[in-house]
Amino acid sequence: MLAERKGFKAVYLSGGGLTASMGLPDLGVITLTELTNMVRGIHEITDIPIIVDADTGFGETLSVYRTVKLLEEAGASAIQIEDQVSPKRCGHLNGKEVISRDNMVEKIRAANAARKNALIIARTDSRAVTGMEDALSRAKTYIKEGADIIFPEALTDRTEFKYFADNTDFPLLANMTEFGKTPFIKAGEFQEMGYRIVIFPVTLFRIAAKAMDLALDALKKDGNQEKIIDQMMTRKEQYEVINYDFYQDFDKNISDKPSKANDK
Ligand SMILES: C[C@](O)(C(=O)O)[C@H](CC(=O)O)C(=O)O
Ligand SMILES: [Mg+2]
Repeated sequence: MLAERKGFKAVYLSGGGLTASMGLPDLGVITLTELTNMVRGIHEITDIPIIVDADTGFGETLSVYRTVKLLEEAGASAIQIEDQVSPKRCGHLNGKEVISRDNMVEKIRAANAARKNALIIARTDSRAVTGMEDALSRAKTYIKEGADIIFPEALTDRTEFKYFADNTDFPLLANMTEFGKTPFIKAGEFQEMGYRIVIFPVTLFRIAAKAMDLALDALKKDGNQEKIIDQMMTRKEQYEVINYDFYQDFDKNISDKPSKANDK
């Protein structure tokens, strides 16, 4: 809701963010039902497109088919599937492995067959495993097999991002996560290089988690929240974000409405 109010064009439901918010590692441990429920929840209260991180697709061909079907029904506008082996890990960590190109092609075909209008984002983690040329070549194959957008994961500098964009002619997504392999690059710079989507997948979670941690320190130290009150979203601001008045007025209007039954 906050992102929509600020005029961002889409939201990204991050696997890293979702698992961390549940106190779990980003190692493919959440279930499709948990992810689907979260998509449905976000869809209920926003109107901008939701890009959903579906990790490795929750299994092989038939599971991927069902994953895409359920996520789109829940409100996903774009669904991202990556070519890591299971259990997957954050793409910016060392020691990842990728599945074969053929295996990923099967997943993309299944995803393509399952979707109605949602876009399929194929993420390749191969740059860090089998190198840039394999990443480029996989990207081309994935597009040919039905993916709409390519997410080249964990490129390490501007030169690599530019090289990737210069050697492809399909839509690209750039992952501007922090504490990873990619240096800070601005959205505008990515756009100039040819990237259509830039995600900041875990930024809000990390900021919120740090703020909560500091707030707990303050509570422990001071015995109340007086000193940190200026750092809070006020009750009024928060109610505005969640359209509190709409619900209250709606309820009131319904009960104030004269009953038709009384007319008779
Ligand atoms: C984009 C990503 O898949 C995510 O789950 O948000 C992560 C982000 C991160 O761990 O910082 C990733 O693997 O890059
Ligand atoms: Mg992820």
